[in-house]
Amino acid sequence: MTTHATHSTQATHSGDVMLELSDVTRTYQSGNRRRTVLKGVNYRFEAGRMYAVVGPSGSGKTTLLSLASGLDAPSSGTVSFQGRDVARLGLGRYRNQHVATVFQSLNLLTYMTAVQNITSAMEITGVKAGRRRQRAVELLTLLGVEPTEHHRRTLQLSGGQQQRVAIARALACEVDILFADEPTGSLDHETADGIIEVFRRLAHDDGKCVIVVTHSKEVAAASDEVLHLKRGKLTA
Ligand SMILES: Nc1ncnc2c1ncn2[C@@H]1O[C@H](COP(=O)(O)OP(=O)(O)OP(=O)(O)O)[C@@H](O)[C@H]1O
Repeated sequence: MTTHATHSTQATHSGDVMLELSDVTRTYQSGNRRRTVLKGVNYRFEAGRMYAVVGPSGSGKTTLLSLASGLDAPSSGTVSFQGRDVARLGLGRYRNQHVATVFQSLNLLTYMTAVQNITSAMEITGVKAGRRRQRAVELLTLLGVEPTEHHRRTLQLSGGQQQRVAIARALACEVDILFADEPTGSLDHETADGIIEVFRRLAHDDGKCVIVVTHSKEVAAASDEVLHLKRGKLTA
């Protein structure tokens, strides 16, 4: 069983630097109060590896994910994808073509079916029309979503089923970097183990870079590297 992600723009090999954070700082201002959540974060993430980012609640894990995935821009410092500053590449282009994110809030289009959620995301990232539907079904099946649920609107699915649809949608996009924020949160142990295995294969077999924010000891133990975010710094 392969996750078959092959849509990257530049051939990468395991060990190549996929994503680099250089002196990344993020300060939030609310009213008169300024708070610097990330204080000069430096890290190189490689192709072919799975990373877990751990840290106490409020330490800035989601902030880090937002910056690394191009959803937000750092207050200072740079985020580079395959050696190119994503601010120059364009955050929208970076997000659409090179990364996929499984958000904590999932962000499914609840009026669409499971399959439609996935095929519409594939359309945005440029996956060929002819293979979208079949691929969506394959991934939903891989993640244990029953065929009877494939064509139900996601509003009608359980939390765990919705989480699996969101993960299938991210895998379907065939991008270089997969980010996931607490992807196993609403899943039972068995399903969570299956998802962890899918992520590991995506990194090890398909050469992708997988970065997971997690409080789960199992996800951390299954990762190649565990990074700790504490007092605004990221350390291995
Ligand atoms: N848009 C924002 N404006 C102002 N403050 C923010 C914003 N986003 C996050 N913060 C603050 O930044 C800090 C880090 O938040 P973040 O969500 O990144 O932490 P986290 O480690 O992901 O937390 P958790 O594990 O609870 O999800 C918190 O104090 C939060 O209140």
